[in-house]
Amino acid sequence: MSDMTVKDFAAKVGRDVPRLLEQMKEAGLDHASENAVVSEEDKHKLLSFLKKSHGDEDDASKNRITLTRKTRSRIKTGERGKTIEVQVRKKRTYVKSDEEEKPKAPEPKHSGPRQLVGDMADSQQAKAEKDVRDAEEARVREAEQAKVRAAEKEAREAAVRLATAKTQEVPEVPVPELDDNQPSEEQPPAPPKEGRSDRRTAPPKKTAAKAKKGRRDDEDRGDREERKRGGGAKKVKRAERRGGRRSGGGSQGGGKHGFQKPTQPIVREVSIPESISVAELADKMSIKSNEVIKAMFNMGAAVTINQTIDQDTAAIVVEEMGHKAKLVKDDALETEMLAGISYEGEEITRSPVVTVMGHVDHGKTSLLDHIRRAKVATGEAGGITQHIGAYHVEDQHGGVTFLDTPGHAAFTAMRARGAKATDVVILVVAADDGVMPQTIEAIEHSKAAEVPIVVAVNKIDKPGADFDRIRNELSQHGVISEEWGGDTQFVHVSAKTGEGIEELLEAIQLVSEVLELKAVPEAPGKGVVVESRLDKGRGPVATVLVQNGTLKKGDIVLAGLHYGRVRALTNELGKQVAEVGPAMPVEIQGLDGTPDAGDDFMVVADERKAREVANFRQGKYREVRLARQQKSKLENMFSQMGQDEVAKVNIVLKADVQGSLEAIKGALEELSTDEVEVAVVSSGVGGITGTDANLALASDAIVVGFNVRADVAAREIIEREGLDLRYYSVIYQLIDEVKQAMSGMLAPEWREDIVGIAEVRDVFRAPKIGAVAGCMVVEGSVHRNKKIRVLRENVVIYEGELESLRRFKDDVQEVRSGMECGIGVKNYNDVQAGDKIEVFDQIRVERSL
Ligand SMILES: Nc1nc2c(ncn2[C@@H]2O[C@H](COP(=O)(O)OP(=O)(O)OP(=O)(O)O)[C@@H](O)[C@H]2O)c(=O)[nH]1
Repeated sequence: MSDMTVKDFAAKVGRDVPRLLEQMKEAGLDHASENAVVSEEDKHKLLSFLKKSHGDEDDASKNRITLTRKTRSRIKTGERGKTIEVQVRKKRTYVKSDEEEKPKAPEPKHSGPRQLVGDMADSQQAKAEKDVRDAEEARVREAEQAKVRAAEKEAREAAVRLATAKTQEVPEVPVPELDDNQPSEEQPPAPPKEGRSDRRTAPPKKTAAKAKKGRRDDEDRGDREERKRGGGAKKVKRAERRGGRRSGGGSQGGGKHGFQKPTQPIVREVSIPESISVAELADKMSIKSNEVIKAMFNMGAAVTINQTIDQDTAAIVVEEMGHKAKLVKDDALETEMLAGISYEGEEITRSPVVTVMGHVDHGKTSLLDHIRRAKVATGEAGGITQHIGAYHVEDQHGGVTFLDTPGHAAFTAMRARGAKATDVVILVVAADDGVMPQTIEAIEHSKAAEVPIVVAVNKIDKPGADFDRIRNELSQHGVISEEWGGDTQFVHVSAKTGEGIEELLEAIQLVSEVLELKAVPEAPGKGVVVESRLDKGRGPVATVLVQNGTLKKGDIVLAGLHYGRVRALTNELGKQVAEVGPAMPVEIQGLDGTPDAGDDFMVVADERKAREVANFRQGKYREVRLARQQKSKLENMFSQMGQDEVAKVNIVLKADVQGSLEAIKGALEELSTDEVEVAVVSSGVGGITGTDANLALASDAIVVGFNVRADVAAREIIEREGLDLRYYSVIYQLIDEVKQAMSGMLAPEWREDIVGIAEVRDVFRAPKIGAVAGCMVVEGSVHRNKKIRVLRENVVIYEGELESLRRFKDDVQEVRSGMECGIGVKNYNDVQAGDKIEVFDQIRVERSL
């Protein structure tokens, strides 16, 4: 080809001259005017520059043609004359193969971007390429028509389905955008409206515009698809349909239809604790919270995202959403942790653990002290023993461990926590005093705990002992001596002289042999907390009784609500030890708090788990206490009977005098029917003590005070543990209330509310007005017009009204806590210093079960 001017060249390639000159300049050519001559070489230089500037250096893509087509058509569905608009979009990239190219484009050096080739190549080449393009376009048109036909067919099918689903509306069918080489046939039916399974086959309510937007969103949705599948079978199907439609995209390529085969729904195993929040539940199923809220709403429950639902409800929701529910107990962690501890190994016989009980002043402390002095200190320098709540003595039979807190309080406190620390009870009865109320109480406690008794008849050094009387009295309470054909050993001892102590220890060994007490020393230590306190220098210190295994320094211990690593082990002689075996008491340091007496302790392997369990227990403690509060109410006790098959109602009864005690006890026990047994688990004369409260706690009993009141310790336990405490002053009212509750006839009740307590500090006598009690109001407030009772040693001695209430010289209506006042009791002059004046209200309470 001969050389031409810039002007000619511009005319040939269809560019204006200035633009061409500019491009030539950029290409490094120095043509300045339209008459400048352009050689073949210049043309090639310009061509390669332009190719470069279009980023087309890649040989593989230089023969690519991209075609974009969009066709719209309308088809009649034949159903009620409705029309459906079908839009087919198509973007196709054509790549020329070498075979095609060679004959038609013999000069590969001229191949380039399509438009440039057209511009720059000679007319022959341009013509060849045009042919190729035309041929390709014809093929594309043909393919498009085929697709339109397929789309129409599909739309018709959708319309038929629509008619089947009996819906009124025939919407426009959105046609998805087709990428690359994907044909448009096999349009799936429109997606169902979300959340409604009965509309699964119904066409969408979306408009075409919305549908387009939906398609754009599809990519984002793709990421969420997995989660959506988790949303139950319905959603899975929906998701799959969407996925199927969308997946016509490039993943499969090759011009084949890319319908993605539906995958199986992902069925998760969702572990559900005893209570779970909606948000947590959704999280566990890997779905959004509002999916759960929606599902629950459809099931008839309106919940909020933070609402806690119970395990059963959560399980239904999980099943409904197509997953598997796995119910997990809250204490699963604890159970799992405990299950991981092995207590297997070679068993050895362990020493018995003994508690000493008996009436006041019968010699419990003296006996314990004597044994300790005589035995513990043997061979120990100094022989000074520490009080740590328990001690161990060695004898020729293998030793005995004594719980060193005499009395019933410690025993019941432990039992209240379900701990069985004691193997044998020594019942101390003073030979010169015989069986007394607390002796009987001790028998009741031992029997309730099913612990065998050894009777120590004490003070035999004193004159006036009548052993037969003691045997006789005890036999009336079911403690029958071996000599009399029973199974209880009676040993005569003197805590003062030490007489009979050896025999007592032997008797204990005998009983323990029968019990066959065993332990595995090589197992990790476990046992019970005997007592604990906060030591100023050492922090929390707890005495524990190792019941099985061995407790070592450095062990991680879980004790009740607390845990920690054992920093030091101190025995009853104040000596640090490295480890302690079964049936041995020891003081431990290192816990993060003070566990309660009776709490269990155990050595665990994992400190983190121990902390988790301790934290869990602390949270649970509150719940349990609240639950118990409800359960132990008299009303609830009877109402629960049907459900829980509670056939027994336990009552701890305290009264002011023996006469009324017997009468009430008899009357209550007579209330028992075939279905319901009323059992007075403990009864006694005098105020309600901490021991009574603990016993009530241990035996799920109601505490009933007849003309007696609870002392501070008892009130503290009752309040803390949510026990039901009832005061009465009329026998028939007490009996009636229990009877009514039993028969379910709960008449309106008059309940007493104690509004204030004043302590009598001094009594003044005035000739005209009689006795005036100088008082300090210690609780609540004292009111002039309310009813009062006078209490002496927590026992009611008078009930009546106030004659006068004064502060200094003024008559007042009310005196508040912390203030002094003068009280005159109407018609009662026997008030003494130390008495308490209790002011109360009577309130009518409507009852409901
Ligand atoms: N003669 C004699 N006196 C004894 C004997 N045992 C205890 N006593 C005395 O009885 C009194 C009460 O003894 P404690 O050991 O304090 O009795 P307790 O049962 O522990 O009493 P509380 O702790 O109040 O429940 C003390 O003065 C003892 O000295 C004994 O065997 N013989």
